[in-house]
Amino acid sequence: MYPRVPQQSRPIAAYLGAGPGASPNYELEPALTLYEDDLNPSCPLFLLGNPFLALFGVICGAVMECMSAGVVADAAVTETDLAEELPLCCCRLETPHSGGNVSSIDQSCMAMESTDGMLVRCQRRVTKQEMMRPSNTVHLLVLCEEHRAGMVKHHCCPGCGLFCRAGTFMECRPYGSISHRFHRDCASILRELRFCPHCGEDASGAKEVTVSRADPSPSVPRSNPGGRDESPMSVANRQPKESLESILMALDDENLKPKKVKYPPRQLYISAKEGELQKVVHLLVDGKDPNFLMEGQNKGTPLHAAAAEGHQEICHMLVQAGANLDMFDEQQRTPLMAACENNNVETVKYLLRAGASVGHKDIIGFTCLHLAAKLGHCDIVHHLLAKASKYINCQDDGGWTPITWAIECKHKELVHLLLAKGADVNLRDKEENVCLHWAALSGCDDIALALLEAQCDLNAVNVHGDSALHVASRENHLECVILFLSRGADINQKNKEGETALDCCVFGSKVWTTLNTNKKLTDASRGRDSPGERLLSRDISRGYEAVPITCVNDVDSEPIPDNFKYIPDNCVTSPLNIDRDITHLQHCSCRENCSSSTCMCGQLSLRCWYDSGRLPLDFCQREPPVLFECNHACSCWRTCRNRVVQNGLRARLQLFRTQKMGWGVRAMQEIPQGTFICEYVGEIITDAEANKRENDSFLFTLDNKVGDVHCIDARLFGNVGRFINHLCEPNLLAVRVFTMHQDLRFPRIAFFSSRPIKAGDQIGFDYGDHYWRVKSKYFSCQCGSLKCLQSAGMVPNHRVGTGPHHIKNNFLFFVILLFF
Ligand SMILES: C[S@@+](CC[C@H](N)C(=O)[O-])C[C@H]1O[C@@H](n2cnc3c(N)ncnc32)[C@H](O)[C@@H]1O
Repeated sequence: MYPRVPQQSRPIAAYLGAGPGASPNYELEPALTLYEDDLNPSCPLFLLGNPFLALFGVICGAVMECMSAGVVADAAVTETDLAEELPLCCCRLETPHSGGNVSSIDQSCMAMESTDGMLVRCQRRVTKQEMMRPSNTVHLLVLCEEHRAGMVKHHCCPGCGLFCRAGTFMECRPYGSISHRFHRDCASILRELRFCPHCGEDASGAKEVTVSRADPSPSVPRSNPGGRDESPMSVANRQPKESLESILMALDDENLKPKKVKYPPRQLYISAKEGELQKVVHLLVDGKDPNFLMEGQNKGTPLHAAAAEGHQEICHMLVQAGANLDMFDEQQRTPLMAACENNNVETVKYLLRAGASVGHKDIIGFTCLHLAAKLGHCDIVHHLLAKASKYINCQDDGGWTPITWAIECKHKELVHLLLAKGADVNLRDKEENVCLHWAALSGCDDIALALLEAQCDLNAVNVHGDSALHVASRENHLECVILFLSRGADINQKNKEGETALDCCVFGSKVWTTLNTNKKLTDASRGRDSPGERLLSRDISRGYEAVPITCVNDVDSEPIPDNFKYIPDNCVTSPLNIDRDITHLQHCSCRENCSSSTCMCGQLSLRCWYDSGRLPLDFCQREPPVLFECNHACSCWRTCRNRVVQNGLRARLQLFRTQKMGWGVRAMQEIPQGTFICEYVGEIITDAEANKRENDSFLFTLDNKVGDVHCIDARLFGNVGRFINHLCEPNLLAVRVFTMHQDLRFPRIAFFSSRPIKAGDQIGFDYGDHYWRVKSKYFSCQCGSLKCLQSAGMVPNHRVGTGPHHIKNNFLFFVILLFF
């Protein structure tokens, strides 16, 4: 007795129209777009080989419907009848003269080999047009001699019609030396695993064997074009490939066709979520909308569902069938976000390759990075940053960046990753907390330490006036308290309630004892040394700058300067007709981040000056060129590399009372050479208006050599730049920069570090010889440098005429100039 074989799908060759039964009218142009990265062994469709890609193109198109409904249906009837009469294995059946359309016989061997999931078609030239049938589910094929011999040896699987000459398969040896080969899966499809599908003998003795490819096959490979070794990853991907393969092959099974059951549109969502690949394919063929919005599931699409569950191959099917990668649900989340949230790394990689947007924000301002960082999905963060690092400091609606979330949720590894990738630890959230506040809240002292090493501001305070020490004390996190105190946190700093950290902690606790001891020691040493530093303002910019600028005085009783209005950008008090016409802007056509040498903006100033956000070390400091940053007329992204000054102040600065120069500005962090420090901001006025003003201490000439002369007066309106003093050994360089307009009369004045600056160093620039020629009659330089050139006793005119800098002779002293 031989078990009967149910009718199976036709082989791939038939789908491709290469088989004798295929109609020459079939449209077989793939209807899908192949992404470059799909040519990757890890892509399941790639593993399937081109036949399946082509097949899916057919499935997705209307052509398939005609094919299924017409010619194929007829052919299937014939085949079914034939199958009923055939024995189980056709390996030694003689060529039936009536079979096949002789006129359409291919001249090359049509045998398909399956080796560890890779499909290869032989394509040797065939001299003798003998036809054999590898399986009674397969059309008659023209075979070369070698494959005909293989057939006779039963080295072809009767289930699928694919040859088993290398790779892993089952082997039944009923007569010792003769081996009958077949696939385990095919046997199970035949529902008769108990019997060898070749001889019908009891197959319990059949063994799974692995045969390595002895000779490099002369066959034409359909995959693995580079001949690369199979990676563990591609091995891991075999499973989806195999299942997809069988599903695609089963597509032609009349019993599975969707026309038998009328599914509602939402079935696609459900099947995508459940991972029912076969059903998804059928539903798509049936015309179900891949962008269907599922009620009750946040109006997510099937792609959301598949991505959330990590069904990568379903994602690909949906995308190829027209699913919108960046469709968002009710929470404005995209499928990529769903994959990120659920830590489906491979799906994330697939969606990124397919072009999903990384920067999309959901209803609360979360990006993919926020989601992954919050949940501690390190691999996902790594891949997202590799694709688009520009979102690393993206803030959500609460002002939180991905690293804020990683800190709050105590994902140490992730915090280190984000720090290494350049996360800004001093960005303030909506409550003006910096990262250290969140580390203090979570009580993670090793994260806090990493943040301090990354120059996070220890004394930054939030809207409540709380420092990180306040927070850690309130939360009773002893290790953090000890760390902050050891790094010099101010024990006497008061919040808006007038509380010190000691007031915030539990009386008698270890934290209390630590703080109390520290306070006693601090107060005792302060009593000896100095009256102590007074924090006069936690931010003189009132939140207008991206980082707070504190103001302290440990010199005298002078209160915070309040005789001016802090403004972050230049202003006017009378019209100046600055040309802001967008059509007058020179702009670039770069597609991404202006890294190419063809950036037009770069060409304006001959090159893009910035190198990783800084001026390069070889930047000409003697004659600083005028810089043109990219603008809103450019085609590049807002995040391109040719934008620095327009991104605003980022360095940690402090306004402090100097011993002899009034107020000054110092760095609160180490600053590498070429870093943008701040702008000189004030009221733009004409030369004539400047002449009328009595106080010249805050005037800066724009000295642009184009048209009327204008000045910036920071006396009444200004930013932190107005407090920068003259240093005979300057560490700042003033550069003219154009950003959002290019009216050459009105450059922005930007200060960059001219050398590395240490934390705590006062910052200053050279006011110029002309300044001191005039001013030395009234006061001398108090910069305190041993190399001071302008202090009392020095000949004031010793450098007359030597000033090489364009904007070096920058402060105008019109009243005094009148005497010249
Ligand atoms: C632009 S303001 C700088 C901020 C100023 N120190 C303040 O307290 O507002 C320029 C003024 O600062 C003082 N100044 C700046 N650099 C100085 C220096 N090296 N020596 C003495 N005074 C200086 C002078 O009074 C000068 O007119």
